[in-house]
Amino acid sequence: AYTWPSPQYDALEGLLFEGRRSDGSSLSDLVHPCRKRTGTLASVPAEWLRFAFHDMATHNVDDGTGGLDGSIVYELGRPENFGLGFNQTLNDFEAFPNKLVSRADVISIGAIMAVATCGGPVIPFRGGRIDAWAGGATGAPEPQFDLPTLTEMFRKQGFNQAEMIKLVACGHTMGGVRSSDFPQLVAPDPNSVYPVFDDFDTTMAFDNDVVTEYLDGSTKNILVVGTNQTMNSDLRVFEADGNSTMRSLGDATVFQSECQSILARMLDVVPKDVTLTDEITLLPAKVNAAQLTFEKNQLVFKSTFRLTQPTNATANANRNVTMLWCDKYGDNKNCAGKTNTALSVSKLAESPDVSPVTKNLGYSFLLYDFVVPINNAASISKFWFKVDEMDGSAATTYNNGGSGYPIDQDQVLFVPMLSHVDVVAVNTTSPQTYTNRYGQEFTRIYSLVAAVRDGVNPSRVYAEVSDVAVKDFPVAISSTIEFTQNSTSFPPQSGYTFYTSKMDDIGLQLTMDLHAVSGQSTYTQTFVQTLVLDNTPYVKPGAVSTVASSKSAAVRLVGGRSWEVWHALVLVAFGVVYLGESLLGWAL
Ligand code: HEM
Repeated sequence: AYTWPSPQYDALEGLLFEGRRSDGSSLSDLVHPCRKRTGTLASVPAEWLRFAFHDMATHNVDDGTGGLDGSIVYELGRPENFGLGFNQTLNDFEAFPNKLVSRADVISIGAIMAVATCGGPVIPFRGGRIDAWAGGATGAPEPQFDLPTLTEMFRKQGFNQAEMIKLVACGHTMGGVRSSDFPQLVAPDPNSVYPVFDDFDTTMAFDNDVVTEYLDGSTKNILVVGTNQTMNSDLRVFEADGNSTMRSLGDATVFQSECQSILARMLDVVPKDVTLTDEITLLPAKVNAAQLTFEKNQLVFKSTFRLTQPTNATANANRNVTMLWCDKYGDNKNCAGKTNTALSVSKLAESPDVSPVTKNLGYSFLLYDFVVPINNAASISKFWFKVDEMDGSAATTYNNGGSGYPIDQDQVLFVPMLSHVDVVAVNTTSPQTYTNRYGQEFTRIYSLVAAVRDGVNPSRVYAEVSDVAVKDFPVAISSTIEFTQNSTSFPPQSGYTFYTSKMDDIGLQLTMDLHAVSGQSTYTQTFVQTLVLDNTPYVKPGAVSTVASSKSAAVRLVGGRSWEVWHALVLVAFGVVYLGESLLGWAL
């Protein structure tokens, strides 16, 4: 079962179901709703699905090499990868990979969004693909190939004849052939700067029109009815088994479910040394952006609690969402005597369009933001949430399966609001002239601030930094940066001393694992994001109250009875059905 934190699961789940990075930059907005590109009017979802197929197509079942590994970004010059659509897709994906979400995972998520947004099935997603940093073997089919060649290519990818037919039908339900890529098939329009598209079927949607139009003879699919028979690869594939697979796909429901399973298999074709995660499913309740940090000279704890909201029902406007937490030090350590509580400082109802995948599952999100001041002498050890519909029903407690959501350390903290990034154009007349080796247009110069708790006396504060979101993916940025104490710029406060570091980065999404070494111990903040720094919108911490902890209350005697029994009796006396929350979650 899922427990928080699971950094990779959390990151993959976030991109798939929220459709965007943590700073709001949206991947799904590029493709949803079943979008056409400005200018060329190319189908973005068609381009994304073809991109995934061509990346996968280099797999070789005989030796286990190749597969969905992002190698396609180095293979775009090959005849088998003709097409402007590929370059635009590469551009679409550039900003999204990071240390936990590989480029190949982004390509898979992109294909899943593409199918979902055009009315196709929700393809199950597993993550953990590992990126290649060089081109691999060839393997993507071309329309002039004969049937034995095509059949052998699909066998090498791991698919038999019927599966080949399904894959081609499920792929060629979107998009078409364009004059710029195949002028021998589609005549260009001399009066237009844009290519002419010859669509595979009459709809842009992910439906079985490509099949039914083929079966009833009305198809205009140029790879079926083109006058140049050498190029009729769809015809050769579709009739390879006497049309029996195509006839089965003539049923719309069968088409959707066959495409769901064959495309899931296609996306899971990876080199043999890669182990994929279990399926990444939508978390009904999720903790996002939990962070202990400093904001405006105040130690704060922030988090966003995300609940799913069925799109066919109205959200309860009276609902109260409370965050509860325990001190880490002092008299009330681990909620010995009291529990801290705060209501959310803001609530946001997300558009159902947040990700086409979530939308197709019938959900959108409600986000409850919490920012609370933390007294450094007490700190925080764990937190959890209580959702009260305020309708007389028992409140629901979300506590990470019973133990609460842990704050595993408060010794070293990243401080986004004191950190800063300058984006410097390369080769301009800007006062600072930066050059980088990879022909990138921009360099980001980061000034990063960490806070170290007094008493740690670190022998070293450093971060392992990573950025793979680099234009055209020439390299992965991966290095170690040292932090030095900087009490001049940032005087110590609230029991913490500040450390700073600088680094240049040519990528778009720097992340770090921040460490403080103290004797035999190393304290770590894992997968710290730097997408929002001193431009973080400031939200004033909410009011905190404290209540007697249920654990201690349970042994307190009231009128000879244990408090807990008394509490239950009172509720029964008022006619309330007492369902009993978990011990941690309730308080009078
Ligand atoms: C026999 C195997 C295949 C051949 C010979 C083939 C060939 C082609 C050709 C020539 C195009 C036109 C590309 C352009 O004009 O830029 C195309 C487009 C496309 N192919 Fe395939 N394909 C095959 C299999 C597949 C499979 C298995 C999938 C996915 C599951 C797929 C997905 C697509 C998509 C979505 C497009 C439309 C792209 C767009 O409109 O931008 N193809 N294919």
